[in-house]
Amino acid sequence: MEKLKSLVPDSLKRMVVESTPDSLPLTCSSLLNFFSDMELFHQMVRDLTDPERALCGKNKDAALELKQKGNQCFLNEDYGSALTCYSEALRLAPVDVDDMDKNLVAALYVNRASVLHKLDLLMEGRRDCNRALQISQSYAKAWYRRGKMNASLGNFEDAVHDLNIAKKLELSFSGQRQIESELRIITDMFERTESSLVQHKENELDLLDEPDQIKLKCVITPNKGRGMVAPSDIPPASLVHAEEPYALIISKHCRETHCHYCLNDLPPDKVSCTSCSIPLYCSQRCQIRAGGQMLRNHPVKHGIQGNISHNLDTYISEITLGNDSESDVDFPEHKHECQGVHWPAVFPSEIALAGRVLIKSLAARSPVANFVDMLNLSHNYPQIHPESKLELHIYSIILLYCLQHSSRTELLLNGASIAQIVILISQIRVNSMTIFRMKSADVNGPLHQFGKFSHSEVSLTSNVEQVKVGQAIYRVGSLFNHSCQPNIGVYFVSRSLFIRTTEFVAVGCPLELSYGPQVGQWDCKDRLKFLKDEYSFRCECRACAEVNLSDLILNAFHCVSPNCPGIVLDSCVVNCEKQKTRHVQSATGISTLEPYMQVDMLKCLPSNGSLPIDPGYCLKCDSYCDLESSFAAVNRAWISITRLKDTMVSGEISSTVLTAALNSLCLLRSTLHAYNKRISEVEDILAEAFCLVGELQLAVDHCKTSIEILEKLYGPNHIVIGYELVKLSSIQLSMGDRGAVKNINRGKLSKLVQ
Ligand SMILES: C[S@@+](CC[C@H](N)C(=O)[O-])C[C@H]1O[C@@H](n2cnc3c(N)ncnc32)[C@H](O)[C@@H]1O
Repeated sequence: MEKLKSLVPDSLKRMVVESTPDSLPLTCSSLLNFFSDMELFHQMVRDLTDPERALCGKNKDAALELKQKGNQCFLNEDYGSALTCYSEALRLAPVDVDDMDKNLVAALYVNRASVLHKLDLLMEGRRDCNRALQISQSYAKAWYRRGKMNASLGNFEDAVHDLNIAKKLELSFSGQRQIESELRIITDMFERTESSLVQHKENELDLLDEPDQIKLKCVITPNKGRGMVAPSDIPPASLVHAEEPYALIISKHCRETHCHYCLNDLPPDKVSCTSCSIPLYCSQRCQIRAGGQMLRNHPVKHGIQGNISHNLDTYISEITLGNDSESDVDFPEHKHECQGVHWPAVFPSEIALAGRVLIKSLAARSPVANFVDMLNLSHNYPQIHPESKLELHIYSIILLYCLQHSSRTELLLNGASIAQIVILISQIRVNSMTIFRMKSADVNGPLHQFGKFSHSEVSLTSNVEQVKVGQAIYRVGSLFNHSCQPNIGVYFVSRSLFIRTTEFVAVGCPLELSYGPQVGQWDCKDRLKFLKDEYSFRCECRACAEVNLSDLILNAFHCVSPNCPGIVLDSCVVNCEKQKTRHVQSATGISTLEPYMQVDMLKCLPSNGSLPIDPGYCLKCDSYCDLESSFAAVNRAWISITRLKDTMVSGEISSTVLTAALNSLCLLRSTLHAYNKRISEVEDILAEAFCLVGELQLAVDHCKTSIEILEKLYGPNHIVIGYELVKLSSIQLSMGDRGAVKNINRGKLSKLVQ
């Protein structure tokens, strides 16, 4: 990209930088003419699209090599490595080649099933047997392995069926003898246990029954464009919106750990794309939905010799034909990408996502000229930084060339189509949502990769860390505006977006979520900067326009007068607060904005409503504080807090380090305002540290203090408090403290945690 950018002549660069949405077709056309004569550019497009040069193509020889390696690891009882080798081999194996008279992919599935059996991952292993049988119905070894796994799962009736089929298919006499002896044992167990068929639901999520969804109203707001409002009074925790994505792309760092379609964690029996070697899926269902082929194309007669009862015949068909819902394909979003280098791996996410949006719209027969109208989303093209405009143009041209090669559609290669793609990418920048998931428990590396936790090793505090797993366009979801004090919260189940109210919302009130920053978390200046940088708008939410106590105390210092609860601010905060466009009329006006806070930190406000604030002076008693020495004290304190954090990671917490951190907390308390965010952070760190050294009562005390401060910053019913209550109750539970139940209920009652 840098090379291409550097080759563009200055006059053309200037044209791009100065372009507006109206002049885009002309600018794009000039740039297209420039690149269409350049061999380097065409070379790049060929590298991206030519199946012969493809990085992501299948490779039989490499798959066979990995299979051999897997077999060796299996013999050496190194099952973890065998699993890795077979999974990698499955990624590379072409679907239609044989190895020693057996379909290679089917053979790999059976080998992996044997490993999974050894690792006691029976459901996973049985799924691999099913996959092998869907490719090769008369594969004796697959039926045999399936039977053994069904027996271990207690499904004796199925196990007997499986082994009977295996016996009919097995050609060698010794093999038949072995199956017969296994059959005798299993039949005996079956008769003794009278066990009935155990049905396991796989990959199905029962979502809660919800009352009918509320029909939201979209209105034009005075300063935020369109926005959603409540059509009636809405109670807290109500589901106000649910939606499937229009298009979605997995985050780059999750490509080896999460399903490329549904974004759930990959299981040990992950499935690969049938056409290329890059994407991984949690199930065949996801693989097919993303655009892969079914492993078996036509149902063929199983070819099993001898008498087969009607029941057994039906049984074979059910297993080998798979689940019909697997063919329920919405839109094959990956199909156009597995022709060459696999674009999502090399393009920035927003470009790959634009490709998916475009292809989906083409499939819906929307002419490219109507893209912008069709999505009907706002965009930020005029605000895009001049530096990134050229890159955006070049990516748009490359994307259009690639799509032309791979999807063989009749996309016009001209300035107007490229201009549409530039706008589409600008729409994606403003409207795409980041999909989060709770970080999975097995973050501790390979030891835990099969989910076998030793509970004593798990941290006592619950992990509420979130991971960005993907980026998606939700068409209706994009109409929700941002507020730094949101009244709705977003969460995701797989790819689906859900939005719930986090508080009571009265009829006609805007329903607004947070695009990232929230009051209590960041100060106003940082929130404004983030929203400007990421979304190109100046936040007009109430918290950014009006003085609020949370913004004042978040980074405030302690007043020097003994017993004065007043606030002292530094010049950065003062400057930002002075720029707030609307002012409250009195200190009690602030308390109506934040009724959970006692307004005894400010003196009476003058009649013009502006806050009389100067850096270093207490807002209640006007005492002067030397902020330079306060900053120095905070920096000093932070050194020992950082040391404590380092030792927590290395697991070597000494009493000296803990004592130094406790002294630093005292120093911070005497320097910073009692509700300063940093104090709550340190309380939280100490809670975790005391947990790690087994001093649970001290951990509880620090956790409670942290919660008290956060309640001042966010209000008592914010989800952040819910997370803290989860932490607190998990420590209390491990102490056998009944207070845990009260805290869990508080979280649930206040609709804090989903
Ligand atoms: C995802 S869209 C929301 C829907 C948008 N208002 C529309 O008409 O399509 C995001 C855009 O809405 C506007 N917006 C959302 N929240 C805002 C806020 N708090 N202050 C100002 N503008 C806002 C900005 O123009 C932003 O780029």
